[in-house]
Amino acid sequence: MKKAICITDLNYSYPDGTKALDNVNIEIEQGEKIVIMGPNGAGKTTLFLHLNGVIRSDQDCVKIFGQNIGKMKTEDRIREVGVVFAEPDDQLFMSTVYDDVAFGPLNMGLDEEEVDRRVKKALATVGLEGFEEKVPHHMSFGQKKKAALAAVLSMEPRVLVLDEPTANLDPKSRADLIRVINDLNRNHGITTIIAMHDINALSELADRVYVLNRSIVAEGTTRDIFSDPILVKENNLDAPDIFKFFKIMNCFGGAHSQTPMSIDESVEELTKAIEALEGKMSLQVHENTHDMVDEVISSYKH
Ligand SMILES: Nc1ncnc2c1ncn2[C@@H]1O[C@H](COP(=O)(O)OP(=O)(O)OP(=O)(O)O)[C@@H](O)[C@H]1O
Repeated sequence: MKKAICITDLNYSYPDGTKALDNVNIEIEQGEKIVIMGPNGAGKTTLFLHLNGVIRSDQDCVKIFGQNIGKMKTEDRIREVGVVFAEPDDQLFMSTVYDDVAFGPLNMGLDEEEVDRRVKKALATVGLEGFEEKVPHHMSFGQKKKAALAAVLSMEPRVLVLDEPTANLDPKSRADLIRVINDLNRNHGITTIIAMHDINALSELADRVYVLNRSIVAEGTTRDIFSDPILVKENNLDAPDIFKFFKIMNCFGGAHSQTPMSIDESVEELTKAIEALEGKMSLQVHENTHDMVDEVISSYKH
């Protein structure tokens, strides 16, 4: 099977001489969820500008499903890859939300009925039904972010690229967005590539992580990446709080086979740890522990 994205020895310097990308190599399978992390100025946005054809490499370095992205016609490229940038004002330019979301499909030459179907579906996916006639620049930042995402989803791309999707969203909007991304990935087979600094969303959004700092300095699961404190420090990252908590537990002799990266994994580990102590310290895992934990978590869940 062809790779969804294949980036080979990609170099890029801006006209003022700033070297933004230095020999970058990335391979992504169809259906994978990839997160790209790295410090400010690491080259994440520059990399994404190569994926939406704004920057075109002379070489054959950036391929999507085997085709050189720089040589594809715009209408072919937007069918394959949709890029949502961090700043929605850069993407919304029409006088209504409907027109912004319809812009791509209309330019693909689709008939009005199909365009209308896609616009309604995309707005429903991001939770913006009823916003069709709103002026984009009169909406809140979070609403604009959702509209920018809808404008890309209406083109039904096979690869979705998102720059800082959770930044500046309230907790419910953030949870909704993570759900939307996971649904698109799991149920519609869309490959997702996300650049973000939101470490606590990683366990939900990443099968694999690339750490970019002009070049790729590491690649692996979230657990691989955060198990290397020097890598974390050198690249201005931080480990998720849960991961650090269990690392501290280790200092007190808490044995766990794999450091948990999520609430669900933590519940499993804590249950195992307390079961191991039962008898020794007259502790007991309550037989309803899992139900009680579920109740606590769902009482806060959006
Ligand atoms: N138009 C430009 N002209 C010159 N240099 C640029 C230009 N755009 C970006 N750069 C530089 O290229 C480097 C990479 O920037 P880029 O925006 O890709 O980083 P980033 O990883 O997206 O950063 P952040 O996390 O802060 O958004 C930085 O040193 C930046 O100053």
